[in-house]
Amino acid sequence: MKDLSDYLRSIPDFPKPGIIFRDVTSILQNADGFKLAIDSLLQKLEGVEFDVIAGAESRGFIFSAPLAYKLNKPLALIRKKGKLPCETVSASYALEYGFAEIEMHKDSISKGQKVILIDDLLATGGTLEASAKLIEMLGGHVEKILTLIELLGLHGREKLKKYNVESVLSFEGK
Ligand SMILES: O=P(O)(O)OC[C@H]1O[C@H](OP(=O)(O)OP(=O)(O)O)[C@H](O)[C@@H]1O
Ligand SMILES: Nc1ncnc2[nH]cnc12
Repeated sequence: MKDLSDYLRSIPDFPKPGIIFRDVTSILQNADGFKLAIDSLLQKLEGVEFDVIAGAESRGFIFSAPLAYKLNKPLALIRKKGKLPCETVSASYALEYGFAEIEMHKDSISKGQKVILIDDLLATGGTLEASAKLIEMLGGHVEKILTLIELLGLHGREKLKKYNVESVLSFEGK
């Protein structure tokens, strides 16, 4: 049987020299690959009790929505600034160059709810740290952070020390 890594292509020097881009489109383009990705994430949630799935824009949406559907849970979207029409909370985080801002609707999570935070990839951890902060600003509890891919060489986990972080596939370098 094929491993998830067999479906993932890695593109050197994209979008900048020195970066190996882990390209999830190669998983999505293959029905067996996408199914394996979702089933692998589902396996990591077996026996975990929670109320809401939260997905980070945009690649995080692809993997969080099928989990919410399959587990019959609500889906809360973490969006890049300026996309959500109702009242929001926002948090900014550092990118390699500059800053980005993400938002959530205030009514997407209620106080005390247990939340599973999903993204496709953990690199420096900035996106997930800011996402977890938003969930906490709304009174949610981050029960688990789950990603498909983790780049161990960027030590994103260190920013997320206080959370239970799991990934399906991890790579030694950046
Ligand atoms: O751990 P970090 O260093 O924060 O990097 C990881 C984030 O980077 C990518 O998103 P990107 O902002 O490129 O947006 P996209 O999902 O819309 O492509 C990826 O999908 C993660 O969300
Ligand atoms: N190396 C990488 N591959 C794909 N997405 C990323 N987001 C941040 N770093 C990335």
